[in-house]
Amino acid sequence: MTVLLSLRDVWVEYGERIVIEKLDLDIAAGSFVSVVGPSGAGKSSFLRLILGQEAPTRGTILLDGVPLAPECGPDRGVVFQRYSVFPHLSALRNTILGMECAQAPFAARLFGRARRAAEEEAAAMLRAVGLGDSMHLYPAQMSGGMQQRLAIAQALVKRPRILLLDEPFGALDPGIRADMHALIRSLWREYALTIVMVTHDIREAFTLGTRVLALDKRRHDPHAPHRFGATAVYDLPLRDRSESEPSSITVDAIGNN
Ligand SMILES: Nc1ncnc2c1ncn2[C@@H]1O[C@H](COP(=O)(O)OP(=O)(O)OP(=O)(O)O)[C@@H](O)[C@H]1O
Repeated sequence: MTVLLSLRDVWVEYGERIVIEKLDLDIAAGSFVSVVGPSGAGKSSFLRLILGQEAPTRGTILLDGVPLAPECGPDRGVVFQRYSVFPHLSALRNTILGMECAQAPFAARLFGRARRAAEEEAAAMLRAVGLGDSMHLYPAQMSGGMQQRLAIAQALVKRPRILLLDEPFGALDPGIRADMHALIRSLWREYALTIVMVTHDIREAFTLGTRVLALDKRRHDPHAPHRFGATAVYDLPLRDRSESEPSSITVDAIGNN
């Protein structure tokens, strides 16, 4: 396996409060890692670490063997549960903006040939996420599922190597979620992505992931609940990237919250 991301003895602390402790992990290129755990276990903090929004208080994070840049680079894209698209821009403009910010960080605007190329690429990405007929709609004219498709297009148009998903389908109806699962699996394959997805839905974690990581505290001190942080209490490899269909691993035995 080719290791894309390595976390070595990583800690996140806020003053006396330890949120993540002693996290040692390798994430393989091309894997789809589902991250589960109780509320407050530090799942979003874990994503923020990989995104570069937050630095570990101790330990190191390596991307391709090189310490992670402290700011969020175009190699990492993110989609949150709540729609992160701009309401005053059409789907096409929202998607082009993702590229403008990556390619022209100061002006956030492209001109001439670069702009036409960006428009074509954004349109192709919108078609890839199923919004080919909705490019000129504004977010308020779109359903929740369509807005999440747009958020995915906005993240992917920058061609990230790692896509971070923070409960991306949590606010969607079950039928729409199933469509989004199919979409994300096909994008994962087509764009050779490495995905790290936080979810509260155990079934979703097992359906989509090639690996399921459970973050939780190993130790509790009832008199000082902040004394111990969460770490990887379970790390389950499920299937190889090449295996096309999810295995029927005993999701029912584990339960579905
Ligand atoms: N800036 C901060 N200062 C102090 N504590 C913080 C800060 N950010 C997060 N925390 C604490 O870190 C812990 C982990 O938060 P985080 O949001 O990562 O958990 P989570 O597992 O994603 O939770 P949820 O499933 O409810 O979204 C929480 O107890 C939270 O209060």
